[in-house]
Amino acid sequence: MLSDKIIVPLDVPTEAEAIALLDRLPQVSFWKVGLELFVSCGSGILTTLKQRQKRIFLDLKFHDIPNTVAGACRAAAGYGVDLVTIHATAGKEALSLAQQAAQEGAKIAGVAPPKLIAITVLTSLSARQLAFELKIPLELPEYALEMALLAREAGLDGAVCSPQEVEQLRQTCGDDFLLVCPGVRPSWAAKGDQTRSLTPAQAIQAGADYLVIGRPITAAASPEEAWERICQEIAAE
Ligand SMILES: O=c1ccn([C@@H]2O[C@H](COP(=O)(O)O)[C@@H](O)[C@H]2O)c(=O)[nH]1
Repeated sequence: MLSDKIIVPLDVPTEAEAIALLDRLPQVSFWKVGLELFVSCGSGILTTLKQRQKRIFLDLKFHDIPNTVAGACRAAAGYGVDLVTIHATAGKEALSLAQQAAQEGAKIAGVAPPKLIAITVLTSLSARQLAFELKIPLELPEYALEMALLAREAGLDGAVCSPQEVEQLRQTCGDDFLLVCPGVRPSWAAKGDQTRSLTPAQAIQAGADYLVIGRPITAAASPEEAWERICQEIAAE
């Protein structure tokens, strides 16, 4: 089902608000737990999601020295989640050790290992910021591709990229490399802090495996209607 390709982030500050969203949108099969909720409430929400047989994207975007990210990925894998993120800019050694540690953590916990995916370039960053604030001398699409290739060389399962880069990453990294796209915006939704967006239908056509769509659904007057509208728009293409 195309709707299973949509991951909805639980970007709320309390467990009660997260559970209210789960109750309101039982049709959503894949949820994302990110920094705000995990730092506020801890891992209890992961248990709740598993009890409801939901798939889980644990998006904590690890970025540290190799030994530390490996330890974090070992622990994250133990929760039995489906996807875990690390920044590609942690470097090849960190990525490779993190991947090994995720496999070990899952084995120790007796759960299936998560797919470890690397953040290439945050979807909020513009080409201008990359060049003038971060002083990256490559064009943004080229840099995103280099980060994805680094992740692939290190043995990771995939990458997080904006929908505007996904076609090129798909062509170069192949069909087996998982590509997850946040920064997706229906034509009728506000972009907010996302600078490199496409619509859900465009992102899927360009080769995304999964779309992360948050505020257009969760901040809508009717999240149910927003979800339905997005599903219809994807199906119509
Ligand atoms: O490059 C990235 C990586 C992660 N995210 C996360 O996705 C969602 C997007 O939410 P919206 O409300 O649809 O903007 C959010 O949880 C981010 O932490 C991202 O946007 N870009």
